[in-house]
Amino acid sequence: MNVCIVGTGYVGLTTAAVLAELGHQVYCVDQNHDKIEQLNRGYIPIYEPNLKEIIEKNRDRLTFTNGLDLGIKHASIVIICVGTPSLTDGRTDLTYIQSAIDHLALHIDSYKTIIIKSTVPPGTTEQLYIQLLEKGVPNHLFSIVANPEFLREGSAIFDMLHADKIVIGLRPDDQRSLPIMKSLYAGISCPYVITSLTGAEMIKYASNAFLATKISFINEMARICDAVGANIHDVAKGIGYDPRIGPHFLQAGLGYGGSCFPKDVKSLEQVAHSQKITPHLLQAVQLINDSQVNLYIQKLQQAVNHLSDQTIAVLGIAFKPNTDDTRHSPAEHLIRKLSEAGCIVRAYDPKAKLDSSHQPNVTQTDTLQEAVEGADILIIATDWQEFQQLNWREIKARMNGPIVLDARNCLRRQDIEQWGLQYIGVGCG
Ligand SMILES: NC(=O)C1=CN([C@@H]2O[C@H](COP(=O)(O)OP(=O)(O)OC[C@H]3O[C@@H](n4cnc5c(N)ncnc54)[C@H](O)[C@@H]3O)[C@@H](O)[C@H]2O)C=CC1
Ligand SMILES: O=C(O)[C@H]1O[C@H](OP(=O)(O)OP(=O)(O)OC[C@H]2O[C@@H](n3ccc(=O)[nH]c3=O)[C@H](O)[C@@H]2O)[C@H](O)[C@@H](O)[C@@H]1O
Repeated sequence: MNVCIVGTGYVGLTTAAVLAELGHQVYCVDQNHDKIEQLNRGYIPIYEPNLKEIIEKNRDRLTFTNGLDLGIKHASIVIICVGTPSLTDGRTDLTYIQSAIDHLALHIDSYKTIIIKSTVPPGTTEQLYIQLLEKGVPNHLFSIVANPEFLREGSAIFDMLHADKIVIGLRPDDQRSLPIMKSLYAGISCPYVITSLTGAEMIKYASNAFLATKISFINEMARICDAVGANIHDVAKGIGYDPRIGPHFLQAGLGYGGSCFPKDVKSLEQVAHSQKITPHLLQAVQLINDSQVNLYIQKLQQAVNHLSDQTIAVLGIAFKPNTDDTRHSPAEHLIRKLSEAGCIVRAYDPKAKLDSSHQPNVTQTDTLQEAVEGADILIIATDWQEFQQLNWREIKARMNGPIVLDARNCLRRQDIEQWGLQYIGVGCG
């Protein structure tokens, strides 16, 4: 099949690579000229494991262009993957997606399946349907489908090829696109959830809200564990064996970040308010998450006399491991807070770049050793695998002080303490 993908970010590029791998011819359109120029030179503008390899392998099935007209001319399927960031009041900024639909309307002259893969508040896909009609596109020339994406950054290719479900939301009077969607995803073996447009939109929001809730839940339990002397690892393990709870997403730490959980939980909260519903749980989830960084700052203040005198090595800048993405990164938030407290911060990350331009006393080092050299305190802010396999004897020899703050609860206390270092985690008994 010939497919046009609008927006070549984390989701658009991954979708393009996977669909090309499944044998489709894919036209990738982005309004960003630099990005398209880089992609045409063979440079992948983001770090995502295996993405470069799959794109290179399927290069003859992929076209990168700024011209939507070229993509639309060749493709009968259009997948919208543009950003849907937060507005300052927490609602979703729909201007990118509305602009993409406006452009699309100018070029539709034969039947197209228009797939909304961007995450949007319930009701948006129906609004986009109306927008197309108002722009003069007759409804026999298109079907609109809500098909949210559930991939995780850092394992995006795997997640898409091994999806646990494919959600398809359709308008009640238009089922024409269902067989087309099934052909598009024929190479992926998983259950389908067929629902309404708002049903699909709500599944995406509810999924992210539930996962964020699990994280805030375990972070609250970790605080209580700290107070009563219990170990949160044992608690997570113990409750995780219950299949009604499950073992995943129970890792206590700095809290959730990234381009989606913070914005989607906030957006769902706003949707609830607009319907005169008070979303007590969503508010609590955010309140806990927003106070996680301060909790760790307080732990440091309790451990040293004057935090402002400290030189601190922060390992991790990305919002999670295996990505270069720093959008709403708790690690970056922590670095900012340490800088405001007057500390000297040396940050290191294997892939992510820190925007330290407005932060006094903050530098990013090229190597982990440079960050650690002479540091009074070492903080693990992102749980990259390489930080979980450090040679603590060597680290101790390089450091000036004894404190290791495990802000992702990903280290083994005894590995640290056996070298005379002082371990601080959260909920560690
Ligand atoms: N990043 C993730 O892990 C996931 C993201 N999502 C959702 O997918 C959507 C996209 O997210 P990302 O890929 O992270 O965004 P991104 O910011 O990485 O990429 C968006 C791309 O769209 C382009 N764009 C914006 N307006 C355009 C237009 N009118 N025409 C052509 N290109 C345009 C931008 O230049 C940019 O390259 C969002 O709604 C997000 O919530 C859903 C699941 C996972
Ligand atoms: O809508 C989206 O964009 C995506 O959001 C998340 O994916 P992602 O943000 O890439 O990363 P996650 O692995 O979910 O981690 C999100 C944040 O939660 C934190 N986290 C995760 C798990 C955990 O147990 N504890 C914890 O603090 C991570 O460190 C990270 O900051 C969802 O997992 C995806 O299903 C969804 O498609």
